[in-house]
This record gives sequence, structure tokens and C-alpha cells, in this order.
Amino acid sequence: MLELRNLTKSYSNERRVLDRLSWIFEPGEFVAVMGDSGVGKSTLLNLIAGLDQPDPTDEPAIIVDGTPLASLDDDAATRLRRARMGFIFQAFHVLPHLTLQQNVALPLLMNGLPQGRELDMLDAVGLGGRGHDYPHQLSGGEMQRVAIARALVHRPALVLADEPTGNLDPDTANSILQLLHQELKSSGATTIMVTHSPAAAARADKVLRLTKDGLQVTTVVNPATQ
Ligand SMILES: Nc1ncnc2c1ncn2[C@@H]1O[C@H](COP(=O)(O)OP(=O)(O)OP(=O)(O)O)[C@@H](O)[C@H]1O
Repeated sequence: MLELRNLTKSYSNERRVLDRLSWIFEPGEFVAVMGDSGVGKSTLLNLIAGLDQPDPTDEPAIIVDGTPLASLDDDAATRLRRARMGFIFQAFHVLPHLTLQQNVALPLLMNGLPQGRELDMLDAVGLGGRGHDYPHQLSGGEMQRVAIARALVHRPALVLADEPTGNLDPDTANSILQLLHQELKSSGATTIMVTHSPAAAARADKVLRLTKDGLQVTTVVNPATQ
């Protein structure tokens, strides 16, 4: 589904953040990415999302569904991102001037898909009946639920999540993770979740631990994820 080949990223010719990282993400796999602060976890997500460019290499470094990202022009990359990816990023805030229903419907609108599924998604995340509310009327946990609904509404093949429970209390974080896990498994999306939380990582099928020297892989044996 997604292949990384010798993915390398340096900022301003200084230290390399990612150094020849290679990995294959299988369809439907839920993978947690962990590692020390500054090791390059968010950089990895940004590169996969096409929000930042890797160092140039001879062979393609990021291949999505067999297509090298670097072979796409800006328009084609935007279309791929819009149609095939869902984001749960702090930077992709829920838009304050749109209702929850309008926020969740945005990916449908942008992909020219029929409207309607946003209501099912709001129901699925426990916010059915609140579609006409505005984001400022929500708690932090509810806001994350909206972000999850919006990330999944257009049935993306690849979901990228950066610390989806980072600023939530443990109980809320746990219920959000449970919800995310359930929605991801029912949609069959490949998921890459950056997290510092061992509890969050324990829900994943695999944990990639980025280190300054390379990559360690832990396979999480968690009956709840099978
Ligand atoms: N735009 C940028 N310009 C220069 N350096 C950057 C830029 N973005 C990130 N870095 C540096 O790259 C390194 C990796 O950053 P990144 O945000 O990917 O780390 P992280 O593993 O996600 O960290 P954390 O767990 O603290 O969020 C850091 O040293 C950071 O300062």
C-alpha cells in the first residue's frame, strides 16, 4: 500500500533527520510510530503526506499504491492526498466557522462525493444530533472525535495521525483510541499513528521505533487488534 525506500531527510544540510529509512506498510495495517522527541516522527508523516519533500535520491523514496509520489505534479499530488488520505493532525484544525456537519462533510465535497455519510460518521463517533453545533461548543475530546470523523468520512486508504490523543486526559484518550481503532478496522484503512503513549501504541498491530541509528520494529501481540 505504502512503501518507503531509503527515505532520507535533512534540514538545511545539517543533521539528517531520517537516514535511508525503508519499510513496507501492508494494506489494513495499523502501525504506531514511536521514538524520542526530535527523532523525526512528524517529519516522516509530513513526507508521506507530501507536505514536505525528502532529499532527492536516484530511486523513488515514497511509493503509494505503486505510484512514486515524486512522479506526480502538484495537482496530481493534491488529488491523491485528498482522495486517498485522511489526516488527524493538530495543524488540520476543525474549521471554526463551519458546523460539525459541514466540517465532516468537507472531504466529500472536495472529492466530489455524494453528501450524507457525514451524518453516519458523526453518529459513529458519538456526536449524532450535534451536527449543527459549532466547534467552539465542543470539549477537546469531542473535537478529536470530529477530527476522526472528518479523516475517515471519504473512506481513505491511508490514515495519518499525529498524536491523536496528545492533549487529552487518560480516560478520554482511551475512549478516542478505542473509537479510532474500531473505525479503522471496519474501514480497512492502513494507518500510521505517531504517538508517545505506550497505551496508544498497544492498540496497534506493529510499533516502529525510530532511533537516531535507524529503525527498530516491535510487533505488538494484542488480541484486541486481531
Ligand atoms: N522545518 C524545519 N526546519 C528545520 N528543522 C526542522 C524542521 N522541522 C523539524 N525540524 C527538526 O527535525 C527534527 C525532527 O523533528 P520532528 O518534528 O520530526 O520530530 P518528532 O520525532 O516528531 O519530535 P516530537 O516527538 O518532539 O514531536 C528536530 O530536530 C526538529 O528540530
